[in-house]
Amino acid sequence: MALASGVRFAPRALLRPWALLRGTTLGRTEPAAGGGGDGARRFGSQRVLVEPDAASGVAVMKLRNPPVNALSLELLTELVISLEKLENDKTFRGIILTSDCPRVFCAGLDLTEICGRNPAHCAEYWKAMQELWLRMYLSSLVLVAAINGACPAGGCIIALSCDCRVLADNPKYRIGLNETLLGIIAPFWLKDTYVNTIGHRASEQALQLGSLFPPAEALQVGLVDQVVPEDQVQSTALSEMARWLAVPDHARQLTKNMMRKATADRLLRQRDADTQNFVSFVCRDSIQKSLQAYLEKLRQRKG
Ligand SMILES: CC/C=C\C/C=C\C/C=C\CCC/C=C/C(=O)SCCNC(=O)CCNC(=O)[C@H](O)C(C)(C)COP(=O)(O)OP(=O)(O)OC[C@H]1O[C@@H](n2cnc3c(N)ncnc32)[C@H](O)[C@@H]1OP(=O)(O)O
Repeated sequence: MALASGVRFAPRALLRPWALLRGTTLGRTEPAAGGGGDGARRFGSQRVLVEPDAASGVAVMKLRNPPVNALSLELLTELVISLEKLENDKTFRGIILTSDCPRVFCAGLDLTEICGRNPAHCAEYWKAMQELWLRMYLSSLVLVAAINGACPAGGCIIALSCDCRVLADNPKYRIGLNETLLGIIAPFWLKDTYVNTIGHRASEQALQLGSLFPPAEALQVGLVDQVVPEDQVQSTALSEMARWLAVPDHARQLTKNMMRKATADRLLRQRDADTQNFVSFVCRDSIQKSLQAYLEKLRQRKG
């Protein structure tokens, strides 16, 4: 998205996300329940519901990939497209990102995308993950995460790439990077994002231990900015948004860029190597075995 200074803020898509979406409903516009004018029209896709409010310049973007909003390739792609659509529409200055699935904000990487898949698929998948993170982390819009459910691993990545996080006060809604407990390792750009948010020592502990923080601890460590009763998450996210939108866009955007560019540039410089690392790592027999065992455990603990 172009800034007033002419600086291009978010990297252009290196993917061709549209190719994935043939036959989906992306881009369809429908009236919101009880809505009338343009400001109340919804758009979105199968897995991302966008409720734009032109009057306030704020859109609510809901993840709806049941049962747990696992980040499938399709969901990643649809998120990038929806974000780009809002960024290109000068009406919008902010997005509230939340979940349409009960009790889960986002379960992280869709493990079925990297279990038993060939290296080419894993590479395509990881590039889509990088793309979403880059776009969100550098977005010129204000992004507020209204975290209304569990938020592990890749879910936490999504939340961390927002400007502000509001978490519902429910002990089951834990947030953090639990990768080590699955036998995998957070990539450097995710580690950098963690350090930028909660500091070096807290990240060192939390990453090694694979900590998932319940709300009070997440607040204490600085992983989220507010913890509120579940029925106040949306309204609090809106109040936070108002606070951020009270700042002139150009000053806030340039400051955001100043704070985040070095972290994003590090990935941009090493994107291919990062993809190769990911693919060779997750395709190892030992890693495949532990991911399969983890998925199996998730499936069995149901009911
Ligand atoms: C040398 C190395 C160099 C470089 C390293 C390079 C790369 C590093 C490699 C990787 C880094 C990746 C970074 C990110 C990682 C991730 O995100 S991994 C995913 C981690 N996610 C989790 O651990 C969460 C797992 N899920 C849960 O804990 C729970 O499901 C929940 C708390 C989110 C919700 O609980 P419930 O509401 O009780 O739901 P269920 O548990 O019953 O689940 C319903 C259904 O969904 C399936 N499922 C859950 N999570 C996932 C998932 N992440 N992917 C795919 N599927 C998932 C679950 O199996 C159930 O399925 P069914 O039984 O209904 O078929």
